[in-house]
Amino acid sequence: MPTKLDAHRVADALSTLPGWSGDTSTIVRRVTMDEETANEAVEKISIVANEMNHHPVVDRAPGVTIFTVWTHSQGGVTDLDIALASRISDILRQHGIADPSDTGT
Ligand SMILES: C[C@H](O)[C@H](O)[C@H]1CNC2=NC(N)=NC(=O)C2=N1
Repeated sequence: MPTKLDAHRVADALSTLPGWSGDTSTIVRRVTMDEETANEAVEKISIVANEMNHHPVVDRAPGVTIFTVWTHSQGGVTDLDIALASRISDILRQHGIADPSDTGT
């Protein structure tokens, strides 16, 4: 059973996850991408989430996709969420969505 991370641990983890923000309740990444890219990335993310039995909440509007992650059973952020966020960022990178800190040079 995963345990909730305290504020210090969440902040530490977020420092290793460019583009993610949040607190002990939820962590969130907002991504600007076109609909086709979003369809492909969200499909791949849902496969990984099913494998992990751990799922992001995905909110979509035209041109914008928002991933919100927390452990529902624990009512907050756990190691599992950090692992899922990292996998989401990997998949986004595979679909051409760079980490926000990347300058592209
Ligand atoms: C029954 C099943 O294991 C649970 O509902 C899983 C599924 N996916 C989940 N996803 C997330 N993000 N948090 C959970 O607590 C969770 N629980």
